[in-house]
Amino acid sequence: MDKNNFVPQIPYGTRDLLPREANQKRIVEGALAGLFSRWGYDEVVTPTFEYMETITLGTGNAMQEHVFKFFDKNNRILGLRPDMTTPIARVAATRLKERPLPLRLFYLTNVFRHEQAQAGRQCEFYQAGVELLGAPGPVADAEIIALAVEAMLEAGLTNFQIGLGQVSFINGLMAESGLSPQEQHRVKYAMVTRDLVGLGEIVAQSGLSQAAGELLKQIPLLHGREDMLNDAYRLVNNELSRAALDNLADIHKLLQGYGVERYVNFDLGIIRDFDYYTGMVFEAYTPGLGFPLCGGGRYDTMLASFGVANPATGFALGIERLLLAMERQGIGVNVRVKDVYIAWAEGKLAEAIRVAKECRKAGRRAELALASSAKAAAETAIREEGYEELIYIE
Ligand SMILES: N[C@@H](Cc1c[nH]c[nH+]1)C(=O)O
Repeated sequence: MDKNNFVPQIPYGTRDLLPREANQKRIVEGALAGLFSRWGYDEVVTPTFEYMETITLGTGNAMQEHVFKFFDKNNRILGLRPDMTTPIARVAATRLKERPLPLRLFYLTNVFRHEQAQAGRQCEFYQAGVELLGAPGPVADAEIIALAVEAMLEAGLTNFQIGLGQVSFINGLMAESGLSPQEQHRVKYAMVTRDLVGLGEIVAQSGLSQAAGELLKQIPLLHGREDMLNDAYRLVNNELSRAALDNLADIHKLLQGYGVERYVNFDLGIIRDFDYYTGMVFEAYTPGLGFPLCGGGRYDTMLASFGVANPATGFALGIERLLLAMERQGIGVNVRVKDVYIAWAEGKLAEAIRVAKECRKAGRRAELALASSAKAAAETAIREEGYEELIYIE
């Protein structure tokens, strides 16, 4: 191959973050880390890869085909983490087992999933998230949803809506319907992908009574404010679904206390793409972005799979999605300006180094020229590079 024509490529679904984007990411992440810490959450860092058994134990089978897998020297299968909830559950059930509950943990890190790549959906992406472990009930769930709202506001986004659902509502209806497990799986898949036509076909083929079929097809349409919960209550006859609606009403009351209820709508069609959810689930949407910016929910059985039965709830926010949404909505991130460029005449380098050192000590962002130059050339350079000030040593 002709060396001069070789253009090295990066793997499918990955991206380089160039200085501007990397800078924006760091600023937003810094703000989120500060927010999570003010809410009492501590940061954890876990390995980029885990044994495949660990990932499967946590995320269930649905995620399997999305995991990047490879082998270690002993031929054990490893996987790049597809999310942080599983590694955190592992840590909570092992090394943090003796800590008093609840545990509040946060993370800012990359995760990996095989996906059809597009703007805002890459195979490697960054998440900011929190997990609240060892806490059952609506008080913990409301804290998580309120914190998700605050996280988006903290980043500078104002135009977004959270859709709040409850997987037990759907599970109750499924149990009531008498569909086979395979059919239930297909119905859920159609709901995750919001495939209403597919859902209609499954229901038609299932042999369900007209009334039961209509009820299932209605689920994705059950969204709105509080009065929708009452409508949904009248539609269902089973305890599980009704308890799910009561749970949502309790969470909603608490969200009013946080003053964030205007950001939250109910959406009973949300079930999310992880199998581990057991209670409330939510997703945040913003104009100009075709997929959720943020998502989370309650997962009360995952920690038991790691040996310590504890309820848990949490969410993760996609950093690239957040930045993309902000860009599309014209919301700027105040990236650090270049303060001062220090140029010098022949023989003046030592003095220029001293001046640069003083500027940096004072917290200014100072770039030192690497060769002497005439003052006019230095003036052109600062205009092109966007520096606010030139210090010319002569
Ligand atoms: N891990 C989930 C978000 C979540 C955190 N905790 C509970 N759910 C995700 O990546 O979408």
